Amino acid sequence: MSALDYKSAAIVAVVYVCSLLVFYAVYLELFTRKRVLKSLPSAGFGKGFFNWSRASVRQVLVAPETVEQGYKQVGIFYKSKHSYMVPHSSFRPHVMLPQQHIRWLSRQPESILNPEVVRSERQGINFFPIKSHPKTVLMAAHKVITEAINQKLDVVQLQMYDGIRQAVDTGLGTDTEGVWKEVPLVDTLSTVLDSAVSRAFFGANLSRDGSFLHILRLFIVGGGVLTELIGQLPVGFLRLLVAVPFNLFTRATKEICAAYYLRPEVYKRIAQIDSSSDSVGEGYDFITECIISIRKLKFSLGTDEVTFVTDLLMFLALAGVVSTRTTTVNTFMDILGPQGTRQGTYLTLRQEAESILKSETDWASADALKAMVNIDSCMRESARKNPLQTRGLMRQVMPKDGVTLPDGAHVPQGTWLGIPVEAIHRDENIYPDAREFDALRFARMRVEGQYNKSLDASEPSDTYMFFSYGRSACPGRWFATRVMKLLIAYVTVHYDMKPLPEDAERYSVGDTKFHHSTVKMALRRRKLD
Ligand code: HEM
Repeated sequence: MSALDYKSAAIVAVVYVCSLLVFYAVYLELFTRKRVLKSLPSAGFGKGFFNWSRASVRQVLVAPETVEQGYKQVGIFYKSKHSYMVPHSSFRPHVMLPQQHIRWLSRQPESILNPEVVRSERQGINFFPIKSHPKTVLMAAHKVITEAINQKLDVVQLQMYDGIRQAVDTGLGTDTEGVWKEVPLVDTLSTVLDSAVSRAFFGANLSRDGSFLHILRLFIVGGGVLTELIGQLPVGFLRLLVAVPFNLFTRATKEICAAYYLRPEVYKRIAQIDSSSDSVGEGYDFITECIISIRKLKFSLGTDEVTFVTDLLMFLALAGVVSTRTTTVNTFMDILGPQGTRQGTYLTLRQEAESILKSETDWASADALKAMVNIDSCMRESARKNPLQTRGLMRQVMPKDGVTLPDGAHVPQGTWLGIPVEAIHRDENIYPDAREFDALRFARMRVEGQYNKSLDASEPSDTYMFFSYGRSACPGRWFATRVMKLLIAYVTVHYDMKPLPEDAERYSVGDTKFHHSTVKMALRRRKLD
């Protein structure tokens, strides 16, 4: 090709790409414009040239602020019982329902308001590399957690404690020479949590295998991007462009985890179960529970048993490990931060744990955990203050004629509805001094001597939706809160920790929250009798 031909080819390519981009930009602008309901109050949409698109792009940086701004405006002008519209970085605007209509929303059948359709798009489930249908895996996950794992939490608490003790001792050290050491807070707690949770998920052997944990972490990063970020990218070709490499990365890490570590373990367990060997499980973990549970399922798995169990375990790890890790890191940041320190939180929690957990058998007692209402309150307060989602309970309107909301507003088929979770958690009318971390807020709400389950960190309400709400509520929440409670008790009893000099920074990209990962924590092991 001559030099002129190259130049012409380059010009054609540039013109082609530019036209594609212009078409894509116009498509996105029209996509949003068509879905904005002018009859509803709104927040975050400006005026002028390409205003719908500009509003959507801005949401990458200001999504929580926009949702809260709408919540407050509607609260002032409509006495807060009205729905409102906000833009979203995906270019698909959302209708936010007021706090008073959460119950209504959560009770609608799937034929009216459907969470599945939203999940496949918003959480990138379509790009997630599993061999069976995602809905089958989700149904099986629900069954395993609710009918097997949750039923046995009391029985296996000792094994959970044992896993946590080993993970903390290894991660934070057991040297009692009285020397303070400084470690990165996020990385250290994440490693401890990953190991403790993996013990319950994958058994003692795999949870001690450094290379397995490393690959699992990579899988969780890839899977996290697919489920958290992809659905927040603009609809259409940009999303596809980013999703494909992450799908390949997640697929590769999943195949390595499965082929070299999980499948051999699953085969071993199946052989043990089939031969009714006494050594099944060698203690408690999800592998054996998954195999036993899926054999009772009444629907087709869509693939062979070993592949299904492996997919299910990887899916559970993705759903459970990161969220438990992030929530624990947030709680420690609050306990050690300036507000937690002013309230003497660390010592209060230690005193409570020491007064209740007096012997090794107490660590295995479900009643002992229930009695630790201060630790529970601290966890619920941190979860209230730092929800992992800006909005939740997202649903798509299904009927052809649309749906009339309880406030009388009519929304057409295809509209996405949800709840402004973070704004509700920060509503001063519901939680006085809502922006503050008040560690014992929920402990004070309890009547002394009476156990009130509804105030537990694991119990959602229409003003506390950290684990979502109603039928959508997280089935793994009792497992997660038990792990966290044991871990906080173990750490406060066995380690001194210095306060953090300032609040650890958290920031959000779209609806997703991140920590500032460079924060250091100073700790030393205590000498206990
Ligand atoms: C602190 C830790 C956790 C948090 C904050 C959390 C939060 C949530 C939330 C908000 C949902 C609803 C998502 C939606 O509606 O789109 C959910 C669903 C789910 N969670 Fe968790 N979760 C945690 C731990 C776990 C653990 C440890 C497991 C597994 C043992 C788990 C398994 C699941 C599953 C399978 C679902 C899907 C349920 C369904 O949609 O039917 N989660 N979680």
